[in-house]
Amino acid sequence: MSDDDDSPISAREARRLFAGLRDAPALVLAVSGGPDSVALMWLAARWQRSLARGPQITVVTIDHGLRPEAAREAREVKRLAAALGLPHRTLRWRGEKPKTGLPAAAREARYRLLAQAARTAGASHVLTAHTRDDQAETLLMRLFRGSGLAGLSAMAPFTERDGIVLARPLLDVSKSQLIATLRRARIGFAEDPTNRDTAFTRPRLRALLPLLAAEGGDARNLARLAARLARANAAVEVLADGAERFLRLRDRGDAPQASVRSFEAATFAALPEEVRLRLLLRAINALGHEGPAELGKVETLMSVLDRAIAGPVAAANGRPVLKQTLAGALISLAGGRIQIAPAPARRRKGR
Ligand SMILES: Nc1ncnc2c1ncn2[C@@H]1O[C@H](COP(=O)(O)OP(=O)(O)OP(=O)(O)O)[C@@H](O)[C@H]1O
Repeated sequence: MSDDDDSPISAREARRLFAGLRDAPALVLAVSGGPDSVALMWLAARWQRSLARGPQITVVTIDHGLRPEAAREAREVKRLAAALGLPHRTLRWRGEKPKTGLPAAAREARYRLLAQAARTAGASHVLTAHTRDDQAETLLMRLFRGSGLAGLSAMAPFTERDGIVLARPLLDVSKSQLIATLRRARIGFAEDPTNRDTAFTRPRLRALLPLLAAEGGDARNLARLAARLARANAAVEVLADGAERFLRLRDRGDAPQASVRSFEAATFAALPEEVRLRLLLRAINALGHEGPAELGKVETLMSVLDRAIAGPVAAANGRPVLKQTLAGALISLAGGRIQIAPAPARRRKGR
């Protein structure tokens, strides 16, 4: 992807990139051996040396057991880490490998193993080397899928997962700058061939990027769009928090059990559509037991719910006018209230 900025990253610039991590007790660097993460390791090592009392750093490589060269690449990272004075661990993904959705399963396993390594090292953060180019690709992938505002916000510089903060200090740095940094430091790196394997969506999309860049849709502009959408998304989240508190206050201490969320239907219906959607999504994800609900399904549920709320008043016998399950949650409308609770466990087939 064309990007005008391809100068090596200076020590000063790196200090700015890592500024928020200075007081962490220890950090784990996720290093695959590709150029981005090798550059992350080199930059972090130089930054650590420049500090009087910086965080401890452990480099971790995950061997997914999917490519024969992976073990050699992990050894190569270990060698380079040792040359930079950093301890290194290789962790292997040993579980059953699924036939479909392999990249997603590998990613899930990778983050689980990285979080585990962080706990072992007493680290508060895991650092990955996602770049501005990765951010642009993520935005495009989600755009093509028709994601909502939250998805189009792409990757955040910091996200928490199981008590460990996932940090992406290079999210606004171009890949070309990282490669220039490695060239200046005379450091070699491996290229993961799956990055170009057009059996996967991301590499196919990556091939389109130069065409978009020629029309002005370069990584810098796309990443800027993601940042602006993230800002708008954060504002809508605050509105949803406020609406949630308001609905709770309307209950005047008449709070239902923790395992049930209940909203006054008329007040709920008066909220903006995006806020209503988020409240439903939050409640379903918190109480359902079948993983996060798909946005499209929550949208369908909401229009059914909206129609039911606006429709003829429920029968006086108190029977629900609507009762539906989604992602392991039971959503009902009865007596002017919306209730969301865990759905009863489904009966197993054959019983
Ligand atoms: N095998 C690995 N071992 C350690 N870290 C890795 C490994 N693979 C990827 N990473 C870390 O994750 C970052 C992103 O890698 P990559 O872009 O290949 O993953 P992705 O699956 O496309 O992204 P994401 O993990 O966010 O979905 C790398 O820069 C590196 O920091």
